[in-house]
Amino acid sequence: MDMPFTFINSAMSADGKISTKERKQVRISGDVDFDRMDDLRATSDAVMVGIGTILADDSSLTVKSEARRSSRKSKGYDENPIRIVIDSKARTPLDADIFIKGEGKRIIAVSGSAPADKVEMLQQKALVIKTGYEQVDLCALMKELSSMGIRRLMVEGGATLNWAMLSSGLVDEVYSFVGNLLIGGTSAPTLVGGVGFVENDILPLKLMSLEKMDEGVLLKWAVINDV
Ligand SMILES: NC(=O)C1=CN([C@@H]2O[C@H](COP(=O)(O)OP(=O)(O)OC[C@H]3O[C@@H](n4cnc5c(N)ncnc54)[C@H](O)[C@@H]3O)[C@@H](O)[C@H]2O)C=CC1
Ligand SMILES: Nc1nc(O)c(N)c(N[C@@H]2O[C@H](COP(=O)(O)O)[C@@H](O)[C@H]2O)n1
Repeated sequence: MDMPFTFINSAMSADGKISTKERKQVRISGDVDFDRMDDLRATSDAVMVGIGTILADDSSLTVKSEARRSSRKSKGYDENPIRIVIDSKARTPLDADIFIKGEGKRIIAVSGSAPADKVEMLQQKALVIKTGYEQVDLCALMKELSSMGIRRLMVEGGATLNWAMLSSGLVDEVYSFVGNLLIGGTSAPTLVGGVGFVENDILPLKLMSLEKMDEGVLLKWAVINDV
């Protein structure tokens, strides 16, 4: 089965950090980059984040431009792409912005280790897809998303989910805005977290484009998965 075309979009500091060591969201990019991000959301079938990002930022993942929402509507789509949270233990708060803000479908991806009572509550608000035992099985989930008609998937982090997707060979492209600031801190999350690749498995990229944007640079990379 064809997997969805999947890209990561992220903003990082000049030292590769995507937030502070306290997981506080930082405005890394400017208006032009936020507008580009909004366009990517509006032209994707689904947008995915990890539960760490929902707990840290309470992201709504909505399309902010009214014109883009209307354009989606006029083509027969919901105003917002399907919003997906990777949430093995069903920790998504019931009053999270992802449920409150904007119309459209939500998917909470849980694992067999999620408490049944919380799963039942989430089912009132979203489609809950269960894969894996302790953790969400991302490959199985991606196959299920594909069978639902999701062809273009935007992954918006954070560091742990980026790692899990990349190390499972599920990402086609990475778009990284590099901003004009330094955040520092060994424990502050970087673009890719997780346990990291060992020397022989390091993931190669091919530079697709580089563009000066706002006060930073937008880098677009293709992931070379088949080496
Ligand atoms: N600057 C930027 O572009 C962005 C920055 N962020 C920042 O990233 C930080 C959050 O990143 P993280 O703490 O790494 O959390 P995360 O958002 O990557 O979520 C990770 C969590 O997902 C869950 N998970 C479920 N199944 C999994 C699987 N199969 N593999 C891996 N994880 C799985 C685990 O509970 C894991 O702790 C926040 O500080 C946020 O502000 C997040 C998005 C964009
Ligand atoms: N692309 C980008 N640039 C920045 O400078 C950022 N701080 C972030 N952060 C992420 O953007 C998302 C905001 O979503 P909503 O406005 O709530 O829809 C959220 O996931 C942040 O982590 N991104």
